[in-house]
Amino acid sequence: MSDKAAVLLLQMGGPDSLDAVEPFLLNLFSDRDIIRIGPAFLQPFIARLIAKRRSPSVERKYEEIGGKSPIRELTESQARALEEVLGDGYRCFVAMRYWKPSTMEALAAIRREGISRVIALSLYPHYSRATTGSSVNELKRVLSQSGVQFQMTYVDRFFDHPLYIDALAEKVQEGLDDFHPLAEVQILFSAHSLPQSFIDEGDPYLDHIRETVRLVMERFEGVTHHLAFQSRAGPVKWLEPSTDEMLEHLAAHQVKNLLIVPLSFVSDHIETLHEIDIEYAQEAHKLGYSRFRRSPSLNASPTFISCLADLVRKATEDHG
Ligand SMILES: C=CC1=C(C)c2cc3[nH]c(cc4nc(cc5[nH]c(cc1n2)c(C)c5CCC(=O)O)C(CCC(=O)O)=C4C)c(C)c3C=C
Ligand SMILES: [Fe+2]
Ligand SMILES: [Fe+2]
Repeated sequence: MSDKAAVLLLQMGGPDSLDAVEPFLLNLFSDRDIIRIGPAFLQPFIARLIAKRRSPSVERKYEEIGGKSPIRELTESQARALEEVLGDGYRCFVAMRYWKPSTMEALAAIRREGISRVIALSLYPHYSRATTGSSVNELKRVLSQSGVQFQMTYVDRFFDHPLYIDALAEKVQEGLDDFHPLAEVQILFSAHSLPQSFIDEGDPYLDHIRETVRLVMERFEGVTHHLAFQSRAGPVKWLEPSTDEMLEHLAAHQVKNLLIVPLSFVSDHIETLHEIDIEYAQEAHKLGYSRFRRSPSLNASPTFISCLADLVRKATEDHG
């Protein structure tokens, strides 16, 4: 047995080729933690239909950002950077909820190294049943099926961690530096949307998002900011306002310089590289903005990696 601890980074995952888009969507739409379509026994069939119908348009988007999601490489580079900062006592692994490497593959790799202590660290800063909740449920299912006893610790949120706020603020500053020093710039935080019903049932996601925005904006007093929600994916009531409505609203109020700050993800993926950088940028141009920029994603930002290291160390002290 190894005396090292494993850090298991939980993330959504994304298709690693155009052929993977449909099976990736099938995995996502089959998950009742993220979406409930009809009674449970019918969901696998409906999920298959939706995945088939949605995949051509989603494939075109992935084609335009290089033929796949970069989320695996980016998450693995976060894992390597974290391992470096944590030093000898830890090994880092990645488990993707809807694509590869799967939770089962990740646990098998941990087992091969003879490690028995695992810190499961969700890479979603804001807790939601749809994201972290789903990844943790999957992990618990796989653990109970595997029959192997790991000593588990869970870190399921870090929306208000001072180093996370520092890391985001650095990226916001980088984004602001891309405007003329005298330009009047407003900030639009864009979080991933969630059906309103999750919030009504007590999901803390929206409160967490608002707290992150408040803490970041303490560092940018005097700058006007807004919050909106992107990437709706179905015909129910989603959080409002949507990012595209907000773009129109601000343009109508003569805002000319806008910095959009993606929240909810800690790395680039289809929603930064396509939805913001291509779709919203085109829309902003049409709406008459003079300058529309996105702040860079955290990816392997050293400040962000030090936030993850702090979370891991604290989890180890608490349970070690
Ligand atoms: C089906 C409903 C969906 C809910 C609810 C939802 C919530 C949610 N998702 C993220 C983060 C990501 N979502 C990504 C892709 C994606 N999400 C949905 C659906 C829901 N998400 C779909 C169908 C897809 C696939 C793309 C598409 O068809 O539009 C990704 C990107 C993966 C990648 O490309 O690398 C991320 C990340 C959060 C944070 C969230 C709720 C809080
Ligand atoms: Fe999503
Ligand atoms: Fe999405």
